[in-house]
Amino acid sequence: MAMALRAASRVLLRAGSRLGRREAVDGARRFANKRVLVETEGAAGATRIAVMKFRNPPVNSLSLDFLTEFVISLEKLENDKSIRGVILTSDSLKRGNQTKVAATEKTEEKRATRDHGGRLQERPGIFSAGLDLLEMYGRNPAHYAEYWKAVQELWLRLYLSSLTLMSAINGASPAGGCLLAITCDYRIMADNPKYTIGLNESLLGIVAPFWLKDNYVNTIGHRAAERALQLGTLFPPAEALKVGVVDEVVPEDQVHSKTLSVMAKWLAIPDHSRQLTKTMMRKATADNLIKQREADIQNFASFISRDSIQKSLHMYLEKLKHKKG
Ligand SMILES: CCC/C=C/C(=O)SCCNC(=O)CCNC(=O)[C@H](O)C(C)(C)COP(=O)([O-])OP(=O)([O-])OC[C@H]1O[C@@H](n2cnc3c(N)ncnc32)[C@H](O)[C@@H]1OP(=O)([O-])[O-]
Repeated sequence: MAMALRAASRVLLRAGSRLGRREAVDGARRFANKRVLVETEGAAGATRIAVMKFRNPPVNSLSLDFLTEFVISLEKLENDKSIRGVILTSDSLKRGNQTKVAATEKTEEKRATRDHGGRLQERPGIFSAGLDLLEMYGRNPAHYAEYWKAVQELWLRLYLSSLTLMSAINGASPAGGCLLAITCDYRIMADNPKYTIGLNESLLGIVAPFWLKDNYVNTIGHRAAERALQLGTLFPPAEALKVGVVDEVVPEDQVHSKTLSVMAKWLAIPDHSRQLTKTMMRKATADNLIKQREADIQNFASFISRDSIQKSLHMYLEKLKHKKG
């Protein structure tokens, strides 16, 4: 398993260095790729916490580039012995902090065009819109296979991370956004009824993979997961709390401070015993994917290539476009 993860990581690292996007280094306290900003909190030499902020405008979708940069950043944190806890959150609340992006990739070209002037607008109130639909629509099977491998890698890395992971959910969190959250050890969501979280794949005409389903079952229980997966339920905060998709709901302006204070409690537990316990709880679920990764990739690539599925995705994308009126 470790070998498989290391090999996949080397592929991602090579891709990452090709991207060559590192743009800010401030000692050991802050580093950034184009789409993920990492800030560390705590005195040098002491235990520190890192905050990984997603900033992939407009909706923090999990594009292939985002996945690559995310995994590289996470690996960097895993290798930094002074870091014991990581908070995942969206940078999108920072209005006006827009990123000038050269419109080189196909998906970004489309967005930059829509956004007259080449600036991609970050939308507030979005944790992550989930998998990038443009990576799954109108491409070829080889691309779908490459994309799915990166999605699997993200999930494995997060699910098996030895770090204490928490999500500070400051916005909508459908499907892949919910994936990010439920791999964490603890989830705190902003109390804003406009924000919803859940695995809504069935509404798009697609199906959550078995390993994500297992993660969901482990989080909210079999019956609740069975119902929520079939209906593609997106829970507003109070319901998400009730069903157990999130662990706490707090006023929006307290999400970060609350997450820090919960993190401090978790970090009071000795690492070795907490990590061994986490592995004991999660290993079997992760191993189910590890032993059939290639089959899962082929299955996804052939499923998503089907005409009927492409048609469903097309309709969903159209619906998203037209909802704006
Ligand atoms: C691993 C397991 C399987 C997981 C599967 C998934 O995750 S499947 C994914 C499941 N995810 C969902 O079902 C979430 C679908 N998205 C939403 O529900 C809403 O966009 C929102 C609530 C996230 C934000 O609402 P809002 O009113 O603030 O924003 P807006 O709606 O106006 O969108 C702005 C622009 O972004 C575009 N775009 C949006 N999402 C995606 C995407 N995922 N990808 C690519 N693009 C996306 C949208 O088309 C629009 O483009 P346009 O027209 O400017 O060219």
